[in-house]
Amino acid sequence: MLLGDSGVGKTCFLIQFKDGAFLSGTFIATVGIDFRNKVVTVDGVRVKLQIWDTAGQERFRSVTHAYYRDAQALLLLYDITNKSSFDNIRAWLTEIHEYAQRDVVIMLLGNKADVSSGRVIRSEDGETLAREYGVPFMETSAKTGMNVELAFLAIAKGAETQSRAAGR
Ligand SMILES: Nc1nc2c(ncn2[C@@H]2O[C@H](COP(=O)(O)OP(=O)(O)OP(=O)(O)O)[C@@H](O)[C@H]2O)c(=O)[nH]1
Repeated sequence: MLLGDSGVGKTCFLIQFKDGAFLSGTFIATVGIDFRNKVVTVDGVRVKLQIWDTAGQERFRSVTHAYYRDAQALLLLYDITNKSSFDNIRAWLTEIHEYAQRDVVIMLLGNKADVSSGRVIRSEDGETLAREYGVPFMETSAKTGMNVELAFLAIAKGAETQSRAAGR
């Protein structure tokens, strides 16, 4: 499941992974929730990922909260050019701890890493925050595709290991 403030690039991130394309231009905010499937190979095993793209806007929160419980893995995104999206990560993690399964696999992603002039969050800041919460971290770009597949494969692998450990 993809989480994070509105406009951080969750839908673009998913489209880049699924179709290898970038939606530039007009920003169409997600309404409620949407999902797409993609089959990937993790350690030689074919795995169907069902990826849920959530609306970042506050007014859809009650809809999206209902889906947290069934998620095995969460990609939590902020935008490296938007300070409030980074500052809100703590609040997102609080919501995750409230609504998601206790053993859910989480990864923090600093998206829009292709933008160099507009950067306001340093890579080290992302790393420090991720370390504080004990979650893996990467910078990504839904525009260039940088680390998009890597992030999905890493979290799929993490979720697979977790579910095996839990005997599911
Ligand atoms: N330069 C750059 N722009 C991006 C990137 N990812 C997304 N964008 C732009 O950011 C805007 C928002 O992207 P979306 O993917 O729609 O954002 P979202 O997080 O799904 O937003 P909500 O659906 O409202 O939660 C769009 O105008 C995208 O073109 C990126 O990696 N780099």
